[in-house]
Amino acid sequence: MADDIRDANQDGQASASVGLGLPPKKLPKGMILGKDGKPCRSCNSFADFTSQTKSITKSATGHPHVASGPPPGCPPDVEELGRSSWTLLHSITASYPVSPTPTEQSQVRQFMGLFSKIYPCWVCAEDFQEFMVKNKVRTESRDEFGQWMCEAHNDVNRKLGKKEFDCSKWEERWRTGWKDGSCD
Ligand SMILES: Cc1cc2nc3c(=O)[nH]c(=O)nc-3n(C[C@H](O)[C@H](O)[C@H](O)COP(=O)(O)OP(=O)(O)OC[C@H]3O[C@@H](n4cnc5c(N)ncnc54)[C@H](O)[C@@H]3O)c2cc1C
Repeated sequence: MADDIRDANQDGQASASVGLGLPPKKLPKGMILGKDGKPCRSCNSFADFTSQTKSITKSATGHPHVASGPPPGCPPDVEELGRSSWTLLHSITASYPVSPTPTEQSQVRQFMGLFSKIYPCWVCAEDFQEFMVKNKVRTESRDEFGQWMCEAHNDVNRKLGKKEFDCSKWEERWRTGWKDGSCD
């Protein structure tokens, strides 16, 4: 069961090789395992995923610093995947019709349902599915869909202790560009 995998390493003693007959390997506290029992790249930050020695690199001044994300050309961590995914999701709301047909509404509901099931960070996906059960996706218009997506994103922002976004500004951020002309 998913919770067993998520909770298995809360004391930092969990093993990536549980159930595989391999010697236990101590994982950093909070490391999330994939459903295959191995550390999950897309569920953890790059810093958590790699060992300290691997993620420490020399800066231009020669001082070591901890890399903030995966090197270019490497598989995404939870943050890079999240940023790219939100860009796609909000951009979909931005190009959604002002007055969608019943077919367009149905397609977008299907897409969101499938997206929430196949999102590669499985712990994120489970919480997102839960959000979608409590907050049915609103597809009646571009603005409703854009607002709903903004609220969904804010739900994750709250969970991660991030600042909430002002949803009255979703269209400026993702469709028209800011009123001050900084995107023109
Ligand atoms: C469905 C989903 C679920 C996720 N669940 C988790 C999780 O459980 N745990 C985890 O660690 N990470 C999760 N993430 C990733 C997380 O949301 C962030 O993407 C990641 O932490 C990187 O954050 P960021 O600060 O770079 O900006 P992001 O949150 O990725 O936001 C990108 C940009 O979107 C804009 N923005 C911010 N909030 C809103 C909003 N409410 N509406 C419109 N625009 C907005 C801002 O301009 C921001 O710079 C999830 C991502 C997705 C797509």
